[in-house]
Amino acid sequence: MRDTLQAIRELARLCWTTDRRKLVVALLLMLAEAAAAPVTALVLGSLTEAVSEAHASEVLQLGLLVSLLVIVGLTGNHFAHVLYFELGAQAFLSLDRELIDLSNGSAGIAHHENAEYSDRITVLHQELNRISSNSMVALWHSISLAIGVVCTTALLVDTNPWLLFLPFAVFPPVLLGRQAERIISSCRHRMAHHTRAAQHIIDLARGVSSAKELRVLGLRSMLQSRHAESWREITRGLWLAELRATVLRVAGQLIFAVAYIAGTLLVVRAAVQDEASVGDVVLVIVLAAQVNQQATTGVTLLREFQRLAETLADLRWIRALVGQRPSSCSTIEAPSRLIDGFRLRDVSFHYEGSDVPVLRDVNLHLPAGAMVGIVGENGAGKSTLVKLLCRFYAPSTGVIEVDGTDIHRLDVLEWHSAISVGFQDFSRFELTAGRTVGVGDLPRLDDRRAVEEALDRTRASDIVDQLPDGLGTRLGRSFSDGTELSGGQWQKMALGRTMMRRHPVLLILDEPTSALDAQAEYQLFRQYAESARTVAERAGAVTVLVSHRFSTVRMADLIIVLSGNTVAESGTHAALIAADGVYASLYRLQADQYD
Ligand SMILES: Nc1ncnc2c1ncn2[C@@H]1O[C@H](COP(=O)(O)OP(=O)(O)OP(=O)(O)O)[C@@H](O)[C@H]1O
Repeated sequence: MRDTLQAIRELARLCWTTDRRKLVVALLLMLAEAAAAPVTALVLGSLTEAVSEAHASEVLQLGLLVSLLVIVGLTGNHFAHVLYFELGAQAFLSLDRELIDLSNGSAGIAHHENAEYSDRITVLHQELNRISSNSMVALWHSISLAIGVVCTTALLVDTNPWLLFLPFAVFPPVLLGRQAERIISSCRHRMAHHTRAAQHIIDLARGVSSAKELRVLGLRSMLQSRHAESWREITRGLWLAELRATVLRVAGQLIFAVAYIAGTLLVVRAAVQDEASVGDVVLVIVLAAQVNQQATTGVTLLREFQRLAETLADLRWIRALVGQRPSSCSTIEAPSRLIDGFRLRDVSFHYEGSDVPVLRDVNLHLPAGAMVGIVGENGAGKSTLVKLLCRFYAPSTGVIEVDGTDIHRLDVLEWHSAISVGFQDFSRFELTAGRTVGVGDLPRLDDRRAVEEALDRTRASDIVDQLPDGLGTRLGRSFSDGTELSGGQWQKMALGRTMMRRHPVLLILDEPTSALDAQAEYQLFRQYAESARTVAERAGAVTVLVSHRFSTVRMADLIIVLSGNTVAESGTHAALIAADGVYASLYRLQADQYD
């Protein structure tokens, strides 16, 4: 019960901070509407007596009063509904915003690989969309219900003090309803991974990127049967839970029905013995029906609040997992100019949930101003090393220092704005071409000259020249006026982004040119290297190139060869060839392919 009450308090606080004026007006309308129903019952009782005693003028007055109360009851709710619906949308928009913030506002990305996180965020996202209006409706109805219950109880007790047991008879259905909701909620959480699997299949089936493979591999019916399998699991689980919940709810309602019949018989008997009037009988029948209605509403509202409590509990769990807001972690500023560069000291790393080290005892010095190439077979740990340098993960042991300071002691937001990275799995921002590149340096998002220079440096200006509205052309398929680019063109736009920041201290290119041919990649990296050297002279920046193409990597000042989860060799191209080790043999192998 405590969690439900806490959820109601949180919801009320959310409404208050969102728009207190709307909250107060909606509340007043709701009060009028809530009071209208029991007062109507009272007036109906008097009206019945006036009719039976044939008091025409009283009948007329009471009839008008009943009409007025009915109008208030109907319209008050209607207007209040408009207000609290809007208030709900505003309030839950802020929670949606928090969800985006929690997913992407943290320094690290480890939570994205946590299965429980994925399950909970799936449920949370679905629930936030659903409860945005439902919870608000529940909040208002619970206020109206509370007023209604007080009025109804007072009228019942006034008619016959024994009838006090009727409002108490709502407890069994309410408590059993609560238990029923618990059963459904735990089932929903148990089914979350099936829901996610089904959603993944739908995404695959709808997605443009998978459309080609699905056709060639003939995977349509396999997807259909796997989707059906997931849904069968979900519906079987939910059906059983719903069945158990229904049994509990019906049991609660039956208990109340017994009390209802007993209450009615009590007044009928009193009327037969002339201890109560016909009006009293009508009043009690109407009130008992209202108590029944209130109990049903109470169970529904409680169910809604319980779902809200579950949702808010998921939100709290995710907040705790994702951790503190990065800005509050540290106040040490990231260096704007490097003197020594980066040093990795005994760095080992394994991903969460695995004991197998992806990197082991890595000791490296990436000197300020150097261009560093990283090579190694698939899965050697190149991208992982890049992610550690970006601070998306912390080393399991060891430290990474920049100019003698552990990078994890730096303000992470500053660190992220001091580096520039082209990722292997880059994003396709479906914005205008100019902004797709401009987001590489947000303060200069719409700086046309800066964008053009960045595109020049990545040899991507010709792509924009061919677009119907140049930099103003919207890219991508999500919009009807969007222009789609080829894989290589998207990559060049992503590379342009990495060229936007003026003075990064670390430039990383993690195979962002895989869609380009070897010659194009070489030319591009050469140009990139020239720009990088200019940046390096100004800021002592380190440039890291990750590539499987040795023709590209050989231009680096320092080449690091990763093998067997650690650094197998490092040195210049000439030194590594002379050493005749792993690098030399891989280099020869690739060179032979081009002969
Ligand atoms: N998020 C993750 N969770 C668990 N294991 C991971 C994760 N990312 C990578 N790995 C594992 O870590 C190892 C190194 O992966 P990494 O992506 O760093 O290799 P790589 O050298 O960049 O490979 P490639 O050349 O294929 O891009 C692999 O065995 C991979 O399965």
